[in-house]
Amino acid sequence: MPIILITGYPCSGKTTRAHEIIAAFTEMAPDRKLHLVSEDTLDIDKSVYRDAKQEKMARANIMSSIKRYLSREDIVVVDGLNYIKGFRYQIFCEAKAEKTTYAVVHVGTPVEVCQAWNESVDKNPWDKDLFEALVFRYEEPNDMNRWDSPLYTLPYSDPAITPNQGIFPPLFESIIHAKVKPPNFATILKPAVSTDYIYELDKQTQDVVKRIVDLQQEGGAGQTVVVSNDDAVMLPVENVSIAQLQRLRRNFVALNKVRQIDGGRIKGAFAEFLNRNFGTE
Ligand SMILES: Nc1ncnc2c1ncn2[C@@H]1O[C@H](COP(=O)(O)OP(=O)(O)OP(=O)(O)O)[C@@H](O)[C@H]1O
Repeated sequence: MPIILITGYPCSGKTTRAHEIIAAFTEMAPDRKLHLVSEDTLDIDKSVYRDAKQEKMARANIMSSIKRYLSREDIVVVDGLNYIKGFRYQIFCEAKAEKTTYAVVHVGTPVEVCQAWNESVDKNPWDKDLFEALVFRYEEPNDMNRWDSPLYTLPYSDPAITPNQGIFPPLFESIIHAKVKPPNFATILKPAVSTDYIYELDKQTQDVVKRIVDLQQEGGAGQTVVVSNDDAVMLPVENVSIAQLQRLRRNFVALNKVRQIDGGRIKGAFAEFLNRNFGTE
């Protein structure tokens, strides 16, 4: 199930663009089934964004709906705020696990325009305070991150998406024809284990643990710690104790002392290991 993830501020025109994308794919790839997953299709009320627990449940609901459409051929368009990079990372991992293609469409409408559109919506606009809070919380996509790439940014003044213009031709290419990236080889074997390697393994994993501890002290449980352009640690909603983090770190170091990880991949491999252990991957 190739995934097209749509992201943008509240009332930026995401649903409008999602429908344009679906219409263009229907015309250009009539053999593919398209599925729209959105807050509307899942009956998720805007008020969930006022409560961290409810929001988390809504995200779980979106994830399971994406998984329901598992198939190599069908295309899933995920229309929503998708403003947390950790959540985009999770959806990206789903595409990777399915060995299928993935792309992000950022509906780049300026805040003032979204506000104006929101004020003229007759049915179910965003409350002003929630709108502002979500704009503040919004984590802009960055195509340097694997989970935000390839990234297609749509200026709001762009005309409707049609098969032969704008972002559609390259988007079509990324979804239908692109080669699927191979899974990460976290453990690339190297011939000999040097003392430099042991030092790096220790130092880089300590560094990740320190960043997690610092973030948790600032009340960051449940948030994401980006450790490289490719990887992030997704923290559970409950704080993880320093003792537990150090125990996991020691396990990881022990496991990887012998089979040597490429130096540039240590933090990424450790992030994957932690996510597996936290159950947040
Ligand atoms: N390009 C556009 N020009 C003018 N108005 C637009 C444009 N795109 C969307 N709108 C208007 O903005 C409002 C919101 O559009 P839409 O539902 O597509 O946004 P959304 O980002 O999906 O909103 P939400 O965050 O509530 O899900 C609608 O009233 C729509 O008519």
